Amino acid sequence: MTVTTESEPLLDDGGSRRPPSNAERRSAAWWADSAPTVSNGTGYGSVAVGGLDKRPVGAEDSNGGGPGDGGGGGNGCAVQQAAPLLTYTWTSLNVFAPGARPARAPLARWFQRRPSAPRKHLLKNVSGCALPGEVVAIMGASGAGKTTLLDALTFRSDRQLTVTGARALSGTVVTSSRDLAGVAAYVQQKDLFVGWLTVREHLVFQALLRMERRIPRTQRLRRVRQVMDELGLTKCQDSIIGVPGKVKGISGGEMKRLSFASEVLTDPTILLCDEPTSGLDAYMAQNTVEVLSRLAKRGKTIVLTIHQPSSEVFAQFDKILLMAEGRVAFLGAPQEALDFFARIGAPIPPKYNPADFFVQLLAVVPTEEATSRERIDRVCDAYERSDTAARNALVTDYPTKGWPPTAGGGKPWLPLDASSGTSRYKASWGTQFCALLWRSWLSVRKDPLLVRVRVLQTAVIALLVSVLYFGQRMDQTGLVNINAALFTTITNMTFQNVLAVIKVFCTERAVFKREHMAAMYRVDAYFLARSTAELPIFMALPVLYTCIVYFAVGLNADPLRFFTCVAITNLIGLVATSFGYFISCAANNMSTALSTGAPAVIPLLLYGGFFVNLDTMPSYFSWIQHISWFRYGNEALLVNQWQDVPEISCAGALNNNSCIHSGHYALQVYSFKEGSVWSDIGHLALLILLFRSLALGLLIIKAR
Ligand SMILES: Nc1ncnc2c1ncn2[C@@H]1O[C@H](COP(=O)(O)OP(=O)(O)OP(=O)(O)O)[C@@H](O)[C@H]1O
Repeated sequence: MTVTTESEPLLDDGGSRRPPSNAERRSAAWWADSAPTVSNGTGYGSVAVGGLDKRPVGAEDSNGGGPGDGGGGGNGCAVQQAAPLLTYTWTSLNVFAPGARPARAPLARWFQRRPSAPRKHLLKNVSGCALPGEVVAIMGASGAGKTTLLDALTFRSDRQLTVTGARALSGTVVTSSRDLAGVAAYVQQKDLFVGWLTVREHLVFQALLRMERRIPRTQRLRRVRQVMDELGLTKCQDSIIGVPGKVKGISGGEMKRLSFASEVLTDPTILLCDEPTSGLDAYMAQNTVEVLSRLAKRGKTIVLTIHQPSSEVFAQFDKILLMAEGRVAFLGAPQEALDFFARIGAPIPPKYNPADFFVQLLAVVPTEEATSRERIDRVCDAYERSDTAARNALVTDYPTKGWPPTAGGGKPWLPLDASSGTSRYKASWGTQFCALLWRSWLSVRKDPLLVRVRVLQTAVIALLVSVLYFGQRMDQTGLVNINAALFTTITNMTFQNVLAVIKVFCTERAVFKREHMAAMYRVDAYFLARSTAELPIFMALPVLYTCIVYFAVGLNADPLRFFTCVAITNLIGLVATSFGYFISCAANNMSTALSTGAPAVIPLLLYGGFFVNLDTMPSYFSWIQHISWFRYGNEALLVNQWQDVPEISCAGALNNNSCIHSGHYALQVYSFKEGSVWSDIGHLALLILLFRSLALGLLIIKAR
């Protein structure tokens, strides 16, 4: 379609901005046009949500109900009864990005002063509001500033951006995401889950960590059932969510609804959603917006960004906020938008999807940038002068300028509950740990990569080593082969565990980051629970490996030596696992972790004492041997194997001089000390603590 607006007036919206009359100011019915009335479910009286809250403006003194009066309700959930209705306003939001600095020659970097790059103005005086009972859709062409605005509203703007302006909840200015934590939820564009859980398991986990401490477990489970019913998830409650590329789970639409379900469990008053329909087909998109509409009808304040909704989806919005080039082009009811654009000379052609029309009208066409920008400015200027903008300003200016005295002196909305958002975590440390342990255990148990594949992998490698070194005798050849078999054990334990940890831990990192940011749990609770859940499998595999290899190779027949060997391989496996955690936490993503993990192991491996005698290694690298589990593991295994072996046959030796004729002599060749098994075991235990502490420290730093 060609938008024939350039030649049109596109200026006059029927008069300059007219200050609203006192009667208008008092009238909550302004908003009733654009916001549906919600049922009296929360005990605030029976005024339409079209008013700023459920009480009429100026009714503060009438004591007509409040959060504590407990009236209404009827949904059987204490969480819902306590939820107030909140209006979210944002006033004169400006967002600046540092300007890109011109590239300079390397030497010029030292001698020239850095030119001050002009800042990029991403959001320009953006004001708006979302009232209880409304679905407010932020729309605009690509690059219009939708995501920048939503990020600013959720206090998740990029660190390098400067954000100015006020954001307020029912008139109380909020300054950080912590202020929003108790009342607002953010549904992000990308659905992130631990895919091995079922829908129900996921929601139970969320309920355990997101709902208030005082709420008993039975009530949490009831709430999970209720939310599943509300969002149509009951029929797939026992289906696995799914892991992309590994296991097919629930559909995209169900996943999106599960994202909503996770957020609405706590009955947040405000729901902010980034592109909730992206990646969904038309039916699913409509279905998703219907869900949001239903939530709004229950008194929620809903703000979402959307790129180009279909007519059906568009029809479900109560208010639209059109963005163009970082400015507000319109904020109001969809019908008002149609009137506004008709008034300024850009009427919507009949049978045309209004959303498509607005987006095209307000887009910067690459070949006509100047004309497009001029058109956008004219629309935005016309909106700023419009009655609609003046009415909106009364609400959006309140937090900074105060409510106009003519409004009757009363506050137009309920004050924020002072306690909301003060506590960062809803659950105690113990509850966090138990819930995380439960979830981690479920995913460890269900993930075939972690259990079945690894058991198979261990058994196959153990059999291979067994075949290769089968039935060694106590002679010179047997000595070399046994030592090689023991070192192969350490190498296998190391690479298998380091890679397994990196793959699993890094995969879950995005989920961890999101959930930790949503203040669901502390980093230490997560780390301890995750590593504890994996402990049984990481301890069982070395036992399996040793049981196969030990007897097949014909190692020391003393039962005590066998159990000591099992304990040592177990410790080696755990050090490697801890090193895997350390690398995973140090790297920013899985590919970096995988590409640095293996090379980082090599120096430690060289200091294992197998390939070269430790006494001949360069002294300036000697510190490496103190953190090499290869060294402690190799020494412990060899001492355990050879100590007290009185005689080794010289068969296979080149001559009598090269014959290693006793266990004592065999250990001397490697510079290993007899009786050092316990000190090596102690060192291995210390390395486990060291690498895990470093990993936890790094995770805490990165989580900030
Ligand atoms: N951190 C940043 N630094 C510099 N410019 C940025 C930054 N973030 C966003 N921008 C710019 O701000 C403008 C608005 O970006 P934003 O992502 O908000 O657009 P959008 O409306 O969400 O677009 P889309 O629908 O394509 O996601 C774009 O021109 C973008 O390049």
